[in-house]
Amino acid sequence: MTAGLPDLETFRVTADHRDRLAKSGHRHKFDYGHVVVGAGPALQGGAARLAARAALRIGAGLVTVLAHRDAADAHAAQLNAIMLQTYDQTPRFAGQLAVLSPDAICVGPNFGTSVTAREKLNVVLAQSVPLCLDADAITMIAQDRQAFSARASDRVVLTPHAGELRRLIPGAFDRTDCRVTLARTAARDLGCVVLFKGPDTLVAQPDGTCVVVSSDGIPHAAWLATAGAGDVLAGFITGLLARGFAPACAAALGAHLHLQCAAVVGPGLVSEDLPDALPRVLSAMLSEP
Ligand SMILES: NC(=O)C1=CN([C@@H]2O[C@H](COP(=O)(O)OP(=O)(O)OC[C@H]3O[C@@H](n4cnc5c(N)ncnc54)[C@H](OP(=O)(O)O)[C@@H]3O)[C@@H](O)[C@H]2O)[C@@H](O)CC1
Ligand SMILES: Nc1ncnc2c1ncn2[C@@H]1O[C@H](COP(=O)(O)OP(=O)(O)O)[C@@H](O)[C@H]1O
Repeated sequence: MTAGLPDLETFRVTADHRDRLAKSGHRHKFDYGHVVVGAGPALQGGAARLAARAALRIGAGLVTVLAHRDAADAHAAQLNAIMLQTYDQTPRFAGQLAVLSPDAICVGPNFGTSVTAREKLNVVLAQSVPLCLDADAITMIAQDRQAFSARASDRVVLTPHAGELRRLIPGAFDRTDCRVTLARTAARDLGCVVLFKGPDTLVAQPDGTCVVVSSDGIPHAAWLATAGAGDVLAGFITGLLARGFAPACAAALGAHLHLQCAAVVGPGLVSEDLPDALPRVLSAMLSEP
C-alpha cells in the first residue's frame, strides 16, 4: 500500500523479472522477439526512432521501423541496428506488416492523425499480437472510442499523459480529479491496460487492479519532463511485450526502468539519453542477488 494512494500496490522488481530480463544460454535473436514501430509522416520520424531504439535496448531481438517510402531516406540516415521496411501506398502497409510478422507493435509517437493514419491504426488493431498504443494513436482512439473498445483486450497497453487521458474519458474528468480513479475508469471502459503517465505512473487493468510506479526518492526523475521521454517509454514497453512479458507487467516494469534511466543520466537529460542509459541500469539490476 502506498501512502496517500489507498488500495494501491507499489510496483516492485522481483527475481522473476530479473530472470526474464537476462539474456543467457543458447537462445538467438528471434527468441527475444521482433518489435515493429509504425512511423508517421516524412521528416517527423524522430519519435518513432526513439521508441525503436528503446525497444532494442531493452532486449527485443529485432526492431523494425515501418515507414512510408517518402520517409525512408531520413530514417535510413539514422538507423543502423534497427531495420527499416517501407510501403509505397497505405493499402500495402498491412502486407508489409504481415511479412514482418512482429511479436509486438508500437504505434503512436508522431504517427499523425490523418485519414491514412487511421487506416493504418485499424490494421494494427486487427493484429493478434500485443500492442503499445501511445500519443497520436490515443488521440485517434478517443475520436472513435466505442469502435476501439469493441476490439480492445488486455493484450493492448495505452500510455496516455493527462491531456490524452482527458480526450479518452472526458466525462470522468468532470466527476473526479483522483488519478487512480481516472486510470481505473479508463482501463475498465476501454477494456485494456492503461498506463497513466505522471510523476506517479499508474498501471490499471480492466478488472480494477492498479499499481503505482512512484518517482518518490528517484533522483532527477523530474528531468523526464522533456520532449520524447514518453516515446522512449512506449519503446521500452513494446520491447518487453515482444520479450513475452504480460502487458500490465511490461507497462509497470518499463516505467520503473525509465525512472532508473533518468536517475543514471541526471541533470541535462534529453530523451535520446534514456535508452543508452539502460545498459548501466540493467547491469546493476541483473547483478543483484
Ligand atoms: N521528437 C519528437 O518527434 C517528438 C514528437 N512528439 C509527438 O508530438 C505529437 C503531439 O504530442 P504532445 O503530447 O506533445 O501533444 P498533444 O497530444 O497535443 O497533447 C498536449 C496537450 O495535452 C495537455 N497535457 C496535459 N498533461 C500533459 C502532460 N503530462 N504532458 C503533455 N501534455 C499534457 C497539454 O495541455 P495543458 O496541460 O498544457 O493545458 C497540451 O495542450 C505526438 O505525436 C507525439 O508523439 C512528442 O512525443 C515530443 C517529441
Ligand atoms: N516530473 C516528472 N517526474 C517523473 N516522471 C515524469 C515527470 N514528468 C514527466 N515524466 C515522465 O516522462 C514521460 C513523459 O511522457 P510524455 O508526456 O508522453 O512526453 P512526450 O510526448 O514528449 O514523449 C512520462 O513517462 C512521464 O511519466
